[in-house]
Amino acid sequence: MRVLLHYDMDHAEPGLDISGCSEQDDARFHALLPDTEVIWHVLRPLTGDDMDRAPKLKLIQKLGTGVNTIDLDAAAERGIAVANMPGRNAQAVAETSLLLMLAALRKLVAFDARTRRGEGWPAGRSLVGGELRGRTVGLLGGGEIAGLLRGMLEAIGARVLYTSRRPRPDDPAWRELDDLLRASDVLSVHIPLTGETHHLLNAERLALLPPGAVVVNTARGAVIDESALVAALAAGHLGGAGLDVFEREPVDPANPLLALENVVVMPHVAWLTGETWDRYFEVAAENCRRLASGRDLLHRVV
Ligand SMILES: O=C(O)C(=O)CO
Repeated sequence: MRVLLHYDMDHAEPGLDISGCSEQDDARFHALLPDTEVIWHVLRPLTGDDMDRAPKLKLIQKLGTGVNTIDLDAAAERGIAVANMPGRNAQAVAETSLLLMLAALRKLVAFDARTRRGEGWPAGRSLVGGELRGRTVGLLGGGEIAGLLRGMLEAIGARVLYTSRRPRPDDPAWRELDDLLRASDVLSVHIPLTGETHHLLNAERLALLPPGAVVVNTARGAVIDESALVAALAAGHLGGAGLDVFEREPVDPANPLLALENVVVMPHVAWLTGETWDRYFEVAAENCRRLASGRDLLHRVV
């Protein structure tokens, strides 16, 4: 079975003929498509035009959870199956969310820069960090990543509240979105990007956060209106942000968020651990075996 691993990486699995292809190398991608039966997809948008170049394509396997970068209607129209693998990167993403919270609260970017400039301790209270213990952390989302993160945060001594699409009035930690925002010293985003969640955190909602609040996003950039986020950070209403995702990726070096010292950034790699790759390949290879033998796919979405 001919598999195109759409990532700059070599990988071998018994019975599979796997070609790695950088997401930046469209010429190689297009040259490989005519013989490709399965695409192992990471994040570069996959369009109906790409699918038309791949007449043998039977399965688009997302390595990860979010399928917003795949044209699902185009796949359905062409009879191409799409599957994802929810939860396989949840531990890595939850740990990265904690990392970004701590990095923003402890002003890591500013201290890193000071250290490299050979500067000593900052004067007075000009640059003072905050602790997670005792702070209220609001989780936007009630799925597996939010659940893992909640355990980590409670172990540190933070108070954790969350909101989810389905109300859970029996859970004392559950809040309506606006109430969650009003209570959150730190807000962390863990929901998919859909028509409903696009710019869910707009200027009005960001204004509900308490002054000095920190916003963390390891989900999808466009859940937050990025210009409203820049304005809230620049105006000093927000104390900082930790961002692994952006409205446009790869992030534009001119993006104003990158110029702010109270913002810590990563290039959509919250998922990127060796353990995650092992779990990804396990599911992806299993789905190829299922496809070959005509069995039901794991986590089929189309
Ligand atoms: O799981 C996801 O959706 C990711 O963003 C990482 O691939």
